[in-house]
Amino acid sequence: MVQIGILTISDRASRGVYEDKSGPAIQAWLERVVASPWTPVYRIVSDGRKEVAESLVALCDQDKVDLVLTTGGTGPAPRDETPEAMAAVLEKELMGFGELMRRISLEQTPTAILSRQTAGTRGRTLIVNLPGKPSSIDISLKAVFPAIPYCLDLIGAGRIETNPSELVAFRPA
Ligand SMILES: Nc1ncnc2c1ncn2[C@@H]1O[C@H](COP(=O)(O)OP(=O)(O)OP(=O)(O)O)[C@@H](O)[C@H]1O
Ligand SMILES: Nc1nc2c(c(=O)[nH]1)N[C@H]1C(S)=C(S)[C@@H](COP(=O)(O)O)O[C@H]1N2
Repeated sequence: MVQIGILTISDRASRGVYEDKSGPAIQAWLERVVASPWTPVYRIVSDGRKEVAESLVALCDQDKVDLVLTTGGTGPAPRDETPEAMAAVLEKELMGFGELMRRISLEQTPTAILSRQTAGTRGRTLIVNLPGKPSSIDISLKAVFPAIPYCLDLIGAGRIETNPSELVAFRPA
């Protein structure tokens, strides 16, 4: 069965200072949109290159999930090191994901350009970064998810079908 990793990256949510709203928002979004069987693998980690890289490697190489959606740590603050962790673990970067999410997010907030979010592959896993704000989850996933099932096909990951009344996935003929 397809496994989807949901990785929340936040100093305060990982310490319990506030409740993680972004990880559950990703899970709820997927429950609405993904029609084929899948199981979530949820993890929460503090910011920091080493911690985030270790969590990503564990999800890809041990859990062998098909897709990882991260949230948080993509900005310019000193502790925001999700892109540095991505650079350490990715085999192929897919720059279009970050470009599209920033462009669409500009319709919501001018600070969208502060996110260094990206995506890429490690083995048969696709990793996609989302910003930390719970309100960024829907707009970001709506933008890039139509290309995700075909990307998973291309890398030899599991097959995902979407619920067409919610989102139409594009697979070129
Ligand atoms: N996982 C989350 N759950 C709920 N709210 C969040 C989450 N991540 C971020 N936020 C909210 O969005 C704001 C900005 O997010 P950002 O990732 O920049 O936080 P931060 O200042 O790096 O702090 P932290 O890493 O402790 O979450 C936070 O102050 C918080 O209100
Ligand atoms: N759609 C969307 N994108 C967004 C935001 C948002 O609220 N909505 N916040 C921006 C802000 S304020 C920052 S600092 C960066 C990085 O956020 P992160 O460090 O939580 O990943 O994402 C940006 N992208």
